[in-house]
Amino acid sequence: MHRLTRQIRFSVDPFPNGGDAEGFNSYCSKPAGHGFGFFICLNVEVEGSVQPDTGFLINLAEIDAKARRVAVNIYKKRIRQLIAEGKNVNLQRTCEILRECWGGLRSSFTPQKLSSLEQLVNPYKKITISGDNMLLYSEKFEFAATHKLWNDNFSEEQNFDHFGKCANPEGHGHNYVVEITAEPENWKDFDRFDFQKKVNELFIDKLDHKNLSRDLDYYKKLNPTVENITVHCWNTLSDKLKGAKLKSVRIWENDRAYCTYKGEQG
Ligand SMILES: Nc1nc2c(c(=O)[nH]1)N=C([C@H](O)[C@H](O)COP(=O)(O)OP(=O)(O)OP(=O)(O)O)CN2
Repeated sequence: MHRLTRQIRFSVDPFPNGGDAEGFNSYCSKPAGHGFGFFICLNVEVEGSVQPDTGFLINLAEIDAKARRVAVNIYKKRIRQLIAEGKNVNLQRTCEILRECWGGLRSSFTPQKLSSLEQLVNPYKKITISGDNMLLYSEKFEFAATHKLWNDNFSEEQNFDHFGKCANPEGHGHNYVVEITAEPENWKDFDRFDFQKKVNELFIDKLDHKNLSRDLDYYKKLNPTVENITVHCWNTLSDKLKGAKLKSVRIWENDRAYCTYKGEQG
């Protein structure tokens, strides 16, 4: 089973007077919009088997066309309606729009299957809807820290064999990016500022600008690898989010390496 994702990018002008500016660049945004409007990035994930004759699960152009046909119209209609009524496009309403897109697209990809739709609310937060109609909220945070990878039970030579330059005595630093994904019990009352406060106070602030190997008891007998930091984050937050269930923690050590943890059952 493969999963293939296409990101569709489009803009919605909240006020339709002047017509929709379509443009010719779907890499940037199509419709292009007149200037500074609602810019929507929707990740459309389809699962299925790869056909031996083409090497395609499904042609990306087909995902793109089908998703645009349904989603662009729904976003246009719903955003304009909300603006006309003087209402914010808040998270709950964004979920409703996403649900409508999900309903409109769900049966469009047979014999393949639409497996998730992910809307970037901005580059650092997103809402995801998947097979079981589950809606998840994800937000990114960051911290900077130094660490050294070392095992006291190894000789110096063994340490350098295992950890290479990461065993350097003075340590080295990373700007870590942490993505927390949770399932709110109720989107209307989901307190995302409490969510942010908890993640910052309980986890980010404890690690930010620290030497993880030296300053944190948690790592006295444990290497601060990205794997262990991800579990540390999960264990710290798993029962602490108000009105939301923690679903996944993903930590990037740099833009080429990240680790995802979804608890022991995940
Ligand atoms: N499984 C893991 N392997 C490594 C981890 C880790 O947390 N888990 N961490 C490191 C080091 O922290 C290191 O800084 C990152 O290693 P690496 O990507 O190899 O280093 P660079 O970014 O400098 O990449 P180069 O290819 O060496 O330029 C190592 N392994």
